[in-house]
Amino acid sequence: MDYQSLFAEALYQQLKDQLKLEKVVQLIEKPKFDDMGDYAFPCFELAKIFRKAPNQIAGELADKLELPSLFEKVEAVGGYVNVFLKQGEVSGSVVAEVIQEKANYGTLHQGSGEVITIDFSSPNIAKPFSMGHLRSTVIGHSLARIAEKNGFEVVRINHLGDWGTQFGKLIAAYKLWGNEEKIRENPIKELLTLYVKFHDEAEHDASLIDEGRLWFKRLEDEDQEARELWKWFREESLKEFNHIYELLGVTFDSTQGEAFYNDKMDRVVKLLEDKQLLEESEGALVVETAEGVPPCLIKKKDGTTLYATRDLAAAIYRHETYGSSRSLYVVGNEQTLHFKQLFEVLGKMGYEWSLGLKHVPFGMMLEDGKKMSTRKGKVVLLEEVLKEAVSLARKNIADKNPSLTDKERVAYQVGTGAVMFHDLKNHRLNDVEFSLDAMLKFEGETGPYVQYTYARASSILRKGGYQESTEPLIFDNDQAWRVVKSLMDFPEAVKRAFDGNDPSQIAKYVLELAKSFNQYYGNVRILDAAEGRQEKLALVHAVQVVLKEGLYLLGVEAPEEM
Ligand SMILES: NC(=[NH2+])NCCC[C@H](N)C(=O)O
Repeated sequence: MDYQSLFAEALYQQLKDQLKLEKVVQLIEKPKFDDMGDYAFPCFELAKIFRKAPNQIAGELADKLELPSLFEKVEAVGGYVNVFLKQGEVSGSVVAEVIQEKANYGTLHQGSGEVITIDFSSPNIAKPFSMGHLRSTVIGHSLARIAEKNGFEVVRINHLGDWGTQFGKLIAAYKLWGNEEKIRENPIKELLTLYVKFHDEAEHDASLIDEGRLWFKRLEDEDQEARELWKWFREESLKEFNHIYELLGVTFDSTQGEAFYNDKMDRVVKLLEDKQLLEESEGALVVETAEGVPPCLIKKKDGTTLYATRDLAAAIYRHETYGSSRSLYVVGNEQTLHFKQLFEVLGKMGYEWSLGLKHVPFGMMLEDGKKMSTRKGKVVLLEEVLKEAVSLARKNIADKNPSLTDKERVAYQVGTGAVMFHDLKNHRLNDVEFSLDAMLKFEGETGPYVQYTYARASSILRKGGYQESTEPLIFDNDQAWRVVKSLMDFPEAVKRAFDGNDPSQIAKYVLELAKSFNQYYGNVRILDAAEGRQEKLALVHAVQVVLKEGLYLLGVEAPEEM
């Protein structure tokens, strides 16, 4: 039950002539201090309309308000109408609701089955999976789950960077210096070495550039040898990427990368032509965009297409194939201009659905305050980083809980969970400082802290021999109230996270719930309570349910023991 809406409705009955219901809802606040009520309605904006002092308006409203019976009292203080819920009864009904609905608690239906495509991860073949791709993967994976929780049907798309002139260079390099065995052993490292060598050598041997161009031309013309090498590089790279996805528990509905759109490009160019949007500029074909935005390059002088052309084809294909009304592109900040151009060109083509496309940018991963990426000659391989996190988690377990069964699995859950949570706990536009030590702490604002709280709740339930029951729950202890209020906040966090494409709303929420629960745990003897034992255990169970679901939305697993 949504008590805030009940309050809004009661206020609206009194203010119909002055305010719209949405406005009333918008104005309602949740006071920070308990003595100011559970919800408060400020009357300052009404002062002008009524030509009265806010305090007087609040007093009159408080007198007239007809509140449902779950409200205990109403007060007018300092220009606010403050209302108080009946803590015992509301606690009983909230806890019962969570336990009944389980993972469905907080599920919203605002999407009602509408399809949304989410383009995320999208690493480049034959190149290392970068920190930026990790951020995209983690954020996109979470946004997909958040969208489902909000009632959308999600299509997860990995738009692999598997086409472009660099593949011509790579094939040329392989023909000159490649070693099949080595590539099979360590595909990305080897392919990258070849690619780097190609660039180094090309600096004093310009013929190499022509050689690369030639191979790319062959590739585009479907020359068999070129195609087969390309396919092989792609498969080997994907195998390595899949290790990372497995580690993180990430899946996709489609891994159709850029190459998939090769045969769909002529149509795009034709459409642009028909709509008379193409213009010539220094031999290339472009579409003009709004003032201040450079024109969007569609075809190069030599007739080859570009990243943007493939994205145009992809957007149209996705809309036609999936019937999506919205699409998110989870891609770093630095591609803002690209997406601006893309969306604008689609708009100019007359596609109304282009209004539903959204770039979801994010900041950088930093190490000691500097961009963390492919350093000169030295690559931070992401899989190694993740394995390092897992091995630190393994050490932690060995120190803290050596008798744990299932150690290896928990180490994975904690290690990868820590990395993901660390990424998601701040707003995505912020840069993230990468520090495994900070991530893996069991205290403070970390994934392991929330996981640990979940494990603690699970352990209490096991020790307490908790049994679910349908008997009404009667709470008489106000210690539980903060926890209950936190439970009540979950659906709103789910909505905010979706509306703002912002998983940090969920991360902050689970931290808050974990904190209020740990405080409760510190103050209340749960297991040796003579009275209200079932209520206390039921509260723990409700916390357990919501922590697990919150972590799920972040892509983080919840171990029963750790
Ligand atoms: N539809 C898209 N453009 N998705 C993002 C692709 C990201 C690109 N492969 C890169 O690593 O920069």
